[in-house]
Amino acid sequence: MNDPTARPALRATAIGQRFRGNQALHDCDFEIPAGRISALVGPNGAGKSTLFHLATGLLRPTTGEIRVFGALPGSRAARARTAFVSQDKPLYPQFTVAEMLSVGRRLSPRHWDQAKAERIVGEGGIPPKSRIGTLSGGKRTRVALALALGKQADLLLLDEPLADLDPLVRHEVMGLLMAEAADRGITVVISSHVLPELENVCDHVLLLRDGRIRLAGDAQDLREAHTRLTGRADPGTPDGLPRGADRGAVVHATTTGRQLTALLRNAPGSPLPSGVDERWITATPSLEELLLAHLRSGPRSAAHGAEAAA
Ligand SMILES: Nc1ncnc2c1ncn2[C@@H]1O[C@H](COP(=O)(O)OP(=O)(O)OP(=O)(O)O)[C@@H](O)[C@H]1O
Repeated sequence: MNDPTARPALRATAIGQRFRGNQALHDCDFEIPAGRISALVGPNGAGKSTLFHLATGLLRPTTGEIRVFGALPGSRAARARTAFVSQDKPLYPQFTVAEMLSVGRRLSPRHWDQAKAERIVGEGGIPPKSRIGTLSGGKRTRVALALALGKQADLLLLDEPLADLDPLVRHEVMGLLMAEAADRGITVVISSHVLPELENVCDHVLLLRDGRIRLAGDAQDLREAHTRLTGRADPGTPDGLPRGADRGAVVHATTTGRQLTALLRNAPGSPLPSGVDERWITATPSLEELLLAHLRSGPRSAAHGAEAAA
């Protein structure tokens, strides 16, 4: 079990990142507790890769501070505990798979698990003598994951690792990550645009939009702080929502014909949003529904700032 008093795997305090004229991240505050599997989601250009680069020390934040288990990213202490699989998976194309794994072993001699790295590669049907440059994108991803997991890091940062995998392999890789998290209690931060695959895997969420944190915290708490509402659109209101519903609590609403579907924040201390009566069907949203609604929500909702789980 993880020690609840342990330092968070990642803590960001008011971090901002500016690239020439472009403010990629604004004033981001968040914490990812150790031992969680956290989904980092957001539209293209939201700042997810930038956040990973800050967490690995590849970038220094323009403002604010980020810490990995209390250490500065890029420091020896932080590097020893972190493994990163970046979107472009920079492997040496002229190396064989076996040579690539021996690079991993040399870079992390103290904790390297050769048997695990070989097993991950072997389960993908990748001969150790094949050259990296001849492998398909999915197989290169598997080698990159073998390097990351062989390192036995405490924090695994995965920037869209599933993007070029076929559905069966995606499923296998998710299983591999969950097993690793369960066996060793590691922290995983995984960015993905494939929201259904995060359901039942991630127990923590970080949602970025326009370089700002819009949602952060325990996935279950965040789900339970919202309600999905369905029913006949109220003909007496212009938006079809219940007359007494707090419009400020609406994250997103759509009407199809006479049917209204909406996601609302619950009233403080209540399992339901205010002003919703029994004529409406209410349910706790799935993680995917919650994330989709927040990704679709307009600037008005964004003005509420980051929402954190209680
Ligand atoms: N090295 C850089 N120089 C200039 N601008 C950059 C640089 N890296 C990122 N950006 C900009 O920062 C913003 C955030 O980019 P980032 O790659 O972090 O987004 P992302 O959420 O990972 O996107 P995607 O889902 O498409 O991978 C974008 O506007 C991008 O153009």
